Amino acid sequence: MTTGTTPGAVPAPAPRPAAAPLVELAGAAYAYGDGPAVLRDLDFAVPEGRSLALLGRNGSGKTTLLRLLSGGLRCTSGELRLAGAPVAYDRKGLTRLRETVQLVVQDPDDQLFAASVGQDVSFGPLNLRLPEDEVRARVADALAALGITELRDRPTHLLSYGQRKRAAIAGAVAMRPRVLILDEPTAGLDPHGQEQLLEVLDGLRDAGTTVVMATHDVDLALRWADDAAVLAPGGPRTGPAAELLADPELLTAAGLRTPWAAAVAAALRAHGLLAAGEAPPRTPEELAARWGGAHGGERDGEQDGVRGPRA
Ligand SMILES: Nc1ncnc2c1ncn2[C@@H]1O[C@H](COP(=O)(O)OP(=O)(O)OP(=O)(O)O)[C@@H](O)[C@H]1O
Repeated sequence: MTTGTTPGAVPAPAPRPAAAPLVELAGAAYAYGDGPAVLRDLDFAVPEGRSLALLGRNGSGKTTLLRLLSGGLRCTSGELRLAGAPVAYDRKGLTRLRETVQLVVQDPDDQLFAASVGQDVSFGPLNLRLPEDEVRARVADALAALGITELRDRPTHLLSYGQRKRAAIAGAVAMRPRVLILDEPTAGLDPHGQEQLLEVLDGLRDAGTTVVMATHDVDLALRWADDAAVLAPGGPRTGPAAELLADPELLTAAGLRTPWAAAVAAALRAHGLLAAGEAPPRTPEELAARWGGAHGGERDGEQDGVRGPRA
C-alpha cells in the first residue's frame, strides 16, 4: 500500500461487483417517532462513480435521506439495499454497509471525539480490526488526501473549524468507502476553504469514489456536481445537474433560487451570444474569459484552472 502525499491522491476503491445499484432506497418511508412521514414512497439510487448534489428547502428531508442511505436511520417501511441485497441492521450488516458507505455529518464536533487527529482518523479502520500496517497506511493516505498530514498529532479541540471539518472527512475517507456522503460540508468554510474542499472531493471522485453532498448552495451544486437530486413536493428528481438546475418549475417547486450560471446562460441566449447546445459559463472567471472582450481571454478559449463538472 502506498501512502500518497498529494491532496486527493487516494487508492481507487475495488470495482463494482454487481449490476444492481450499489446503494439504493426502495419504496422507503421514514417518520420520526409518531410524527408525520418526512419521506415516503422513495426510490432513490445513488449514481455510482459520480458527484451528486442533494438539494431542497429547509426541512425537506435531506439529512434524513442521507442518514437512511448510511444506515444511521432505518426506514419505517421499504428498504435500503446494498448491491441489490437488503441491508441487515445487525452488527455484521451495518459493518458491511459502513465499509461501503460513509456519512460525514454537518457539525464536525458530532463526529470527532478522540484526543488527536491521528487517533480519530484511525478509529474506523481499527474498528474493522485491520492489521496495524493497513491502519497506518489508511490514516496516512486519508490525512494526505485532506492535506492535513501535519495535523496528525494535534489535539482535535485545538483545531480551527475548517481543520475540524477536514479531520472529520479524513475519518470517513480512511474507511475507503465507495460512497462518501457529506451533509453540507462547505457550510461555515471561507471561500478558499470551500475551493480546497471541492478539489479534495474531485480528487476522491476521480479516484472512483462516489461523492454525495447535501447543500443549499445552488451555484456550488451546478459548478461541482455531475448530477443533482432535488427534493421537491412531488418527490425527488435526479438527473444531470446542468439540466435540473436550469428547470425553473422544479427550482420554484423546491424553493431553490436560479443558479447564477443558469441566469447568465439565459441572458447570453437572449442576446444571441450563446448558441443552442453551446456550453454556458459556470463561473464568473469563465464568463470573463469567454465573453469579457478586453477583460477576458479568447471567445472560444477555455481558461486554465476554471473548474467545472466533467462532461
Ligand atoms: N430528531 C428528529 N425528531 C423529530 N423530527 C425531526 C428530527 N430530525 C428532523 N426532524 C424533522 O424531519 C424533517 C426533515 O428534517 P431534515 O433535517 O431531514 O431536513 P433537511 O432538508 O436536512 O433540513 P435543513 O435544510 O434545514 O438542514 C423536518 O420537518 C424536521 O423537523
